[in-house]
Amino acid sequence: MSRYAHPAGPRHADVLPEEHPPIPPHDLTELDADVWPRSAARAADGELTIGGVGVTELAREYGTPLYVLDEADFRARARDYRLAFGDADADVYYAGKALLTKAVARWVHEEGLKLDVCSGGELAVALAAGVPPQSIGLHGNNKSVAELARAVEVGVGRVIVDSFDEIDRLERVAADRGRVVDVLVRVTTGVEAHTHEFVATAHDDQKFGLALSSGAAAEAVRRTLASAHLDLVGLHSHIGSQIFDTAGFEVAARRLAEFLTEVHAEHGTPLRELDLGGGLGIAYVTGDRPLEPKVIADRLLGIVRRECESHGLPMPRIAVEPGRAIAGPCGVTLYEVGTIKDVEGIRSYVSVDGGMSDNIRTALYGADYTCVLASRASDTEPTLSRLVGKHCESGDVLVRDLYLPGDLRPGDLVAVAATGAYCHSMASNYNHLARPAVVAVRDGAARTLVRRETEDDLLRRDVG
Ligand SMILES: Cc1ncc(COP(=O)(O)O)c(C=O)c1O
Ligand SMILES: N[C@@H](CCCC[NH3+])C(=O)O
Repeated sequence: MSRYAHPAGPRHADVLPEEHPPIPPHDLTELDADVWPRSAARAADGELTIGGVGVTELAREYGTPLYVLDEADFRARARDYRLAFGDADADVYYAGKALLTKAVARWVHEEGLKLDVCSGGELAVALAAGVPPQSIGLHGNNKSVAELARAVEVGVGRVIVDSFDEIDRLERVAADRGRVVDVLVRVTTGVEAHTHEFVATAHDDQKFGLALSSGAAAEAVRRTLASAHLDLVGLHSHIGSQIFDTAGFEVAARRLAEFLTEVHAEHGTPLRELDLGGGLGIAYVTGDRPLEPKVIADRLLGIVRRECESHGLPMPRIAVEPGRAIAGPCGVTLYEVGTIKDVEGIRSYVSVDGGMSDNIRTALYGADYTCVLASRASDTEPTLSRLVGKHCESGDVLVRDLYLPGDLRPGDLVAVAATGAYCHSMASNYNHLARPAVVAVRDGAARTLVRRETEDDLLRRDVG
C-alpha cells in the first residue's frame, strides 16, 4: 500500500519510481498512534519510551536488535477481541503463528482467549505455558503422525483437518488410542482475498484446505461423519492475511452457509461451528486503516446470521483466529545504526545490526514499515533513506523508503514499528546471526521473555 502523496523536492525525482514518490513527513519525531504501541511516547529529551521504559536503557540492558513488546497493549488487544465477540456464542482463538512464547500463551489464556497452534513445536510451547489442551486448536496442512498423536494424547479441543490423508491418519491415531477427536474441516471457498499472493489462502490453486468447488470439502465431510473416531463439529475457512475489509469474509460466509445447507440436506446433521479464521489487517504505515474489533465482530456475526437465516439454518457457534491484529501493533524492533552510506543523488543507506533474519517480511512480501530515530530527538533536515540489514543480500531491506534525520550517526538507535507479528516467529539464523531477545515492557519495567541467542547456541547443534 502506498502511503505517500506526491513529492515536493526535485532531488530524487529522476530516480524514484513515479508511482511511489515519498514526501518528507512534517515531523520526524511524531509517533502515529495507529502504528505505534499504545504506550509509545517521547520523553522530554525526545527519547522513545515504551511501557514507560526508555529505549536507551533497553538497548544497554538487553542489546540490539531487540524485540520489545508492550504487554499491556497486547493484553488490551486480546481483550478487545474477546469482548467484541463476547455477547455472541463465539470463541476467539489467538493464532500463535504470529508470535508465540510461553508468556504470550499465558497472557492469551488469562485474557480469556483460546489458542490456535499449527505445529508440534507451537503445541509444545502452549502446553509448557499451561494452556489447557481443551482450549487449543491444531492446524496445519501436513501434520505428522507424531504431531497428531501428541494432540490426541493431551486432548486438544479440536483438530482442523486439511486433507484426506490427514483424515485417515487422524482416524488411525484416535482409534489406536480409543479416543474420539473433535474436528473441523478446513474448506477453501474460492475467495480471492485482496492481499499479497503469498498470504491469500482461500483460492483453489494453493496447498491449504479442501475445495468447495471440486466437491473435496463435501467428501471430507462424508468421511469424517462416517468415522467412529472423529466427531465433525463444523467447518473452517481462512481467506488470507492482512485484510482490511470484510467483503471477502462475506463471500466466504455465503458459500459456507450454502454448503452447510447441503450438508444438512445430505446428512440431516446441522454442524455446530463455523470458524472464519484470522487475517485482519493492521496499520504498518500512516494511512493504513484497519477496522476496529467491534466493527469486525458485528459485521462477521451479522453476515453469518443473515446467511443462516436465509437458508433456514440455526446460527452456528462462531470462531475467529486473529494473530497479527493482536500481536502486531504492540511490538517494536530496536536496532543500532552501524554504517551510513550516502549514495549521491539517490538515497542514504542506513545499515543496522539486524536485518532479514529478524524481519523477513519486507524481503518476502514487499511489506511497508515505519521507522524513527528513537534514542534522541533531531530537527535536522529529513534525508531520504533505506533501512537495510547486515546480511549478504542486496534484498536485505527492512524499510524501503523512509526519511530519517540528516544528522543520523552510528550508535543512534532506530525503532521499527508494528513488528510484533511474524518477525520473531519467522526469524532465522541466516549468516549465523544470533536471534534477538524478546522483552516485555510494562509499567516502567522490562523483563526477558526469550533470551538473545549466543555463539554457543549457534554452535550447539553443529556436532560434526
Ligand atoms: C488458519 C489460520 N488462522 C489464523 C491465521 C492468522 O492470521 P492473521 O495473523 O493474519 O490474523 C492464519 C494465518 O494467516 C491461518 O493460516
Ligand atoms: N507470515 C505472513 C502471514 C501468513 C500468515 C499465516 N497463514 C505475514 O507476515 O504477513
